[in-house]
Amino acid sequence: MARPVRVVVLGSGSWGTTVAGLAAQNTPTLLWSRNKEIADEINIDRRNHRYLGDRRLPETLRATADINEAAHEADVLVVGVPSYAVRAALEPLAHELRAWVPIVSLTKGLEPGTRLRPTQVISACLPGHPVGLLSGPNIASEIADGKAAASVIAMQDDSVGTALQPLFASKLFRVYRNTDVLGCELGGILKNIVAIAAGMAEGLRVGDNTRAMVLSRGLAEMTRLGEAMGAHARTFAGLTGMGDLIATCTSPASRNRRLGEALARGLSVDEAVAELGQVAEGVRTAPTVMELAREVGVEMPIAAEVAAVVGGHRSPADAYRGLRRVTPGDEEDVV
Ligand SMILES: NC(=O)C1=CN([C@@H]2O[C@H](COP(=O)(O)OP(=O)(O)OC[C@H]3O[C@@H](n4cnc5c(N)ncnc54)[C@H](O)[C@@H]3O)[C@@H](O)[C@H]2O)C=CC1
Ligand SMILES: O=C(CO)COP(=O)(O)O
Repeated sequence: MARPVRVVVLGSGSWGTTVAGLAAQNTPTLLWSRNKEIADEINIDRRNHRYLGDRRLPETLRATADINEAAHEADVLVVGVPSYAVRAALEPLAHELRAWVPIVSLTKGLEPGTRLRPTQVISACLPGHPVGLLSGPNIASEIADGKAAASVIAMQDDSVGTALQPLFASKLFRVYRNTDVLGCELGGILKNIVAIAAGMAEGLRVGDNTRAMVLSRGLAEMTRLGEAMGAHARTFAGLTGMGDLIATCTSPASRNRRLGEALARGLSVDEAVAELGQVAEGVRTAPTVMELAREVGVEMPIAAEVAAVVGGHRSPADAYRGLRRVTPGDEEDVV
């Protein structure tokens, strides 16, 4: 009988730990943490208190702080660290991973400096591997609580996506497939910026109509950039686009939304990030996305205002005043 596929997850933050818990219910799974205390806590107490509070992790989940053990164990590698850390986390794995091992990114941000998407950073660090992602409206704490959700495995080669689907799926976690890797990845990255705008809207009490406008026009500018870069417009209407946008902009648990609320309360960006204690990818991604938008000649007024606020050049109230100055054009004119 063939031995089961072994999944290795890099990164023991809230989402890496949650996804490792999902996989551990289906197949042997090892979670790598750079922090030995967290690895020990998971192995002994079945908890990751720093990131998931008292939630209990499956008995079958193992953790390690040994990157070589992680490299040698992996039949499938899942990358669950923030965008600024993907390259550093993968460097020790070059030449250690078996050549055919597929790599699944969970990361929803652009690499600062290079402007690369996580799957591009992964391909640069570990060339030749099939690379894709798992993305969707997936607030970690809800999934760790066992609440039902859906996600998407995006892989260019659908046969690889089909093989990966059952490793993460359960009755409560529905996993769809998509071959538009670019569109799915951009959806997860771009919605974080709109979620900061939605959080600022919440904090400024601008009203439900304004919030709905920000979500719909936010989706329009996400789609506009995606199409200009070669993604399918319809991908942005799915789980990884509109689905994730709705979850992140409306959930009080979203870190990006919470950061926007903190900025509206008058905190500086540094103070808001420190108060959060977890990653809010939209902070670093907003200015980088504006560079991409300028390069491909696409207007992104909401992202531009968020980039100005996180860059310290504008207050949240001024950003909302700025949005009122945008001249409305043809609503369907997304390109
Ligand atoms: N938390 C969530 O609900 C979801 C998060 N994501 C995405 O997943 C990615 C990871 O997010 P979270 O787990 O939420 O972040 P987190 O802030 O909860 O944890 C980040 C983890 O990365 C580790 N890390 C940071 N730098 C590292 C390095 N150089 N080497 C190794 N490990 C390092 C930290 O020690 C920590 O364990 C982000 O891109 C986020 O946007 C995606 C879907 C849901
Ligand atoms: O990507 C997420 C939900 O799908 C998590 O969003 P936050 O990083 O804003 O918490």
